[in-house]
Amino acid sequence: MQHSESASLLNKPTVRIKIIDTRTPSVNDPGTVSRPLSFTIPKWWKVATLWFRGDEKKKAWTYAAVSVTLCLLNTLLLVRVSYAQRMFETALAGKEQDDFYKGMYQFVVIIIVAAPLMAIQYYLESRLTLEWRRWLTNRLLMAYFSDQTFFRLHIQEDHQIDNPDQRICDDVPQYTEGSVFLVTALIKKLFNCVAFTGVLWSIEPRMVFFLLTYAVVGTWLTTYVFGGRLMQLQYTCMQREGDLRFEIVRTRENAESIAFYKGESREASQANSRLLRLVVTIVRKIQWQAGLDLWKHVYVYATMLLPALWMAPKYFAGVIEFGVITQVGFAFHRIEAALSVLIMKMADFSGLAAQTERLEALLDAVVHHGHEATRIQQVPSSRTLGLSLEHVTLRTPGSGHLIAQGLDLDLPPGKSMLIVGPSGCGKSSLLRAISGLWTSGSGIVRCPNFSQMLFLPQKPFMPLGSLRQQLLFPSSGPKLEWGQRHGSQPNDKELLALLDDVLLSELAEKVGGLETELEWGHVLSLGEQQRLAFLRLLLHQPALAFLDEATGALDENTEASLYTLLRSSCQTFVSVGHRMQLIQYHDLVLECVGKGHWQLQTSAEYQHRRARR
Ligand SMILES: Nc1ncnc2c1ncn2[C@@H]1O[C@H](COP(=O)(O)OP(=O)(O)OP(=O)(O)O)[C@@H](O)[C@H]1O
Repeated sequence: MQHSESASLLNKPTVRIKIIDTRTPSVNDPGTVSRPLSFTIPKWWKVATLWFRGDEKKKAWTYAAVSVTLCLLNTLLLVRVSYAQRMFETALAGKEQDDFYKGMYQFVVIIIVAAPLMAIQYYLESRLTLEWRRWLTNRLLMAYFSDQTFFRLHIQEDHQIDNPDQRICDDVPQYTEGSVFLVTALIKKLFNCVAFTGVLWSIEPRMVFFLLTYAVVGTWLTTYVFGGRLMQLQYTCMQREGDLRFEIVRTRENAESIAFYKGESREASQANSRLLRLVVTIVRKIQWQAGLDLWKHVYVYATMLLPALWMAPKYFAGVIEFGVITQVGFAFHRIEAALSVLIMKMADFSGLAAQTERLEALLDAVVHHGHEATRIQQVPSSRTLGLSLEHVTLRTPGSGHLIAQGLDLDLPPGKSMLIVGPSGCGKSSLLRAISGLWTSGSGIVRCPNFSQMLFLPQKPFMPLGSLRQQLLFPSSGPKLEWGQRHGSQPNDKELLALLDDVLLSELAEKVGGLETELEWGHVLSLGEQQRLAFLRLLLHQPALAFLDEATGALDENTEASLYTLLRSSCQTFVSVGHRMQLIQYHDLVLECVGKGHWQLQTSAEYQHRRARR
């Protein structure tokens, strides 16, 4: 029964799916730029050396040194294998029993030594990859969350950095894994090349020249024809994977709104279009990889019998022993594999190049602090308790739409101000500028230290965690880290009393206590979330509070009682709101009068003017 249900779900989509867009990438898409692979090497080096020059460089170099040593031992063992093989094959052909068993014995000894060495090498390379990944992910996360970079990337005008989450979670492990795999492969091949060139040179030097020419021409052709193209396709694939995942996450985040609008078929079409764009890119990648595979086989099989063909006349003339033919073949193919590493692993190299491009761009973006010629300057100070704006000109990011032109205002401590104006005139944007989120423009904002200010947006943020953690937010521990009550530890009684104050007296009991963990953003109504956010304000008692339509979802009576409470616990605050009843709780009104101009007046003046109008 279950099986047939799931089968029917797979066979019959319950929403009608219309394909919206299966465009091929635009020319501005960074993934469409096909570049030579060599272009990426300095970028790879830049990202790779971060760990090797950072605070864990000792650990990094130790892992790397041990791995390289093991690669060297591995190669030496292989050289020994080639001699042991030569010995027992010659003994076999000449029916010399003693030499045959001697060769066998050497072989067994080599295997006994090699087996644990290979296991240790695998373990060390895996640890090296993991440690590197941990360090790099941690650095990126720190940079992403510091200085509100996550917000800056989000509003970035040209949206250069697609899917930063995917870059951190997927590209970093693939980059470190790919780098360790390819670098150790290169080192092994280099050692093999040196060691077996010695062997081959001592027997047939002309064969070494032939191999060198063959590999150089082959590598150049492969890189020229396949390298850049495969890298570009890998890049686009990653981008498309991220876009598809983002669409599904976006649907989950907005599940209720989409369900109300019955917008599922549009969202499904959108997701399906993204899937199709991904599939189109993957098909192209498979086609190019198939071409590369064909070329690799031609390249390898063309020289398969060459060592035997080359050496056979000497063997028939009795100049060399039988075992020499096998040893030459062994050495020839080892050197060929070493010199052709770029050809054989072209798909891996191009994948690593794509991951490098994405990580390097992210690293650049997270350490980059905007290149506006002039910026609004933030001057937070523990001595400032009010707020002052000195000649602030503010523009929206990207479009540069003017929000405020040369705005001067002074909000002394103990005073409150209401920002009013038509929808879209820039009330919330002013708060964004004061908090330092938007910096496009000029002028100076003087305010208290950030730990003395609290911003309440219209849609409060509900972090994962218990009810207690919701109440204590933005403080993360049991002791308050923000506001006037910095360092104090509110007890349960106090928290329950505050819940009572914000008219959420039954909440703790209803959900099963302060330690209950729920998806708070989904289980609480917007009005309940706003009251809970108000509680945070009453609890922390910041020197300066900002409320951006923070009571917009509440009825007028509840709003009035919350503002009455606010006036008793927080002296200086700035609100954004549309309801006229808010005026009575504020001393000043900042009104948007259009074209970037704002007028500051007392509440009484504002009401008087409104009445006249
Ligand atoms: N991330 C953004 N990038 C560019 N422009 C933006 C961005 N966010 C908002 N804007 C624009 O800035 C202008 C001011 O927006 P803002 O949210 O400050 O208006 P508001 O006065 O608070 O509106 P409302 O009363 O409807 O909440 C609007 O024209 C809006 O389209």
